[in-house]
Amino acid sequence: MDGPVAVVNGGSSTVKFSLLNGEQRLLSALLDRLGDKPGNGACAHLRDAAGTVLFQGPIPAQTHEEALDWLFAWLQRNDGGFEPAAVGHRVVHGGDRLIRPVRVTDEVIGQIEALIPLAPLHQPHNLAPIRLLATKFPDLPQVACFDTAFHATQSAIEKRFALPREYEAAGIRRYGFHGLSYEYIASRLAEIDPVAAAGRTIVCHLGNGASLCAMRAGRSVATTMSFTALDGIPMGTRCGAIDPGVLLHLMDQPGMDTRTLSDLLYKRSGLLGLSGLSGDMRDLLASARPEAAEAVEYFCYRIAREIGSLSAALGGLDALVFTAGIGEHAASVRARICELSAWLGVAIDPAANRVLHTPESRIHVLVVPTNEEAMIARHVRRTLALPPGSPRPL
Ligand SMILES: Nc1ncnc2c1ncn2[C@@H]1O[C@H](COP(=O)(O)OP(=O)(O)O)[C@@H](O)[C@H]1O
Ligand SMILES: CC(=O)OP(=O)(O)O
Ligand SMILES: [Mg+2]
Repeated sequence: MDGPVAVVNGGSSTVKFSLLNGEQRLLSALLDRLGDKPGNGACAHLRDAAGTVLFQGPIPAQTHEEALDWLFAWLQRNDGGFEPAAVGHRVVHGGDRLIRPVRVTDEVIGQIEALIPLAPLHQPHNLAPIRLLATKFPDLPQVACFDTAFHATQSAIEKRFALPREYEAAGIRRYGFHGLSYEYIASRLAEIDPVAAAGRTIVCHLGNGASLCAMRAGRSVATTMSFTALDGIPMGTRCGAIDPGVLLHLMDQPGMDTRTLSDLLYKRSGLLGLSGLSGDMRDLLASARPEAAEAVEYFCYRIAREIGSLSAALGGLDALVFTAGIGEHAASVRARICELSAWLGVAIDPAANRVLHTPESRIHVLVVPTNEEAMIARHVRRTLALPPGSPRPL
């Protein structure tokens, strides 16, 4: 069984799809604006290995399944079909039992489905392409890789909420997410910076969804997201940590139902809610409106506070790593977070863009681009004992 590995990374409103030979991306597709209000219109963006745009524009689809159907038909027409050796999927929630990548079977599908209530905005969209491919290509091996799995190394005390014990037994505890990104970063640190690889390191995954992970020697010790991908720092449209009393009040006083509350917390809060302008950091940094600057300052401040908290969990700090859309590209955001963390001994050269720390800095500060798709492809090949493909990293 040789050939490329296909990777499907289903988000709440997007599907990211790649065909990888080893770690070389032969084709990548972004299927965007899925599940939006009718009329908003899904669109697709396809690129080849050289980055040349193969397709860009609206597609006749509304749901994740329809968009993937469109993609497979496109591949059939333009790329000689869809014949990967195997497919890997990012699945956001693995719960207590799915703590390593597994080959998809009916039983695994059932276990993933049972976790939908714990990740309502992500899990159904991870399951849909698994089901679709199982029906369309019944002989194609599929591997599910879990965002929560990387955090399985955390201590029992770290994973616990202060609720009566029976709730923990029912699975209500801290899980943590973005694990495939953290695992990829941990694997790269060994090549990039021995101090960050072996020491006490905080990785800031700052994308549209955002979290921080405290690692000791590349293993997760603590993270800001917990039971759901709402907790922790503010995000593009999610509020981050909030006093649960606020939720009780909103349910009680204006009588908000859970659907409206969920919409408020997941889709109308964070940078979007604070700025009243956009949840996209690019828009905020380009805006002259004071609300935009305030939202950015709030984002940096909350992250700096979490860096303090995670440093306590680690018993000190050796390295800070920035990754994902904002972490990789927004130099002014990184600089402000580092400025607020100066008390820890962080000092950077704001003009640098890979190794940021100055010779005087007590903390190493790095930018490491993440690649969840490459991590998933590695897991697929390991799980199915496929040949490694081209070892060339991206
Ligand atoms: N050049 C840039 N400058 C500042 N922010 C950026 C830039 N590019 C992307 N971003 C931010 O990164 C986010 C996307 O991050 P990414 O990690 O790709 O997202 P996702 O969470 O969808 O996987 C955007 O919503 C935007 O806020
Ligand atoms: C878990 C999570 O928040 O994922 P994303 O950043 O893709 O929304
Ligand atoms: Mg992401």
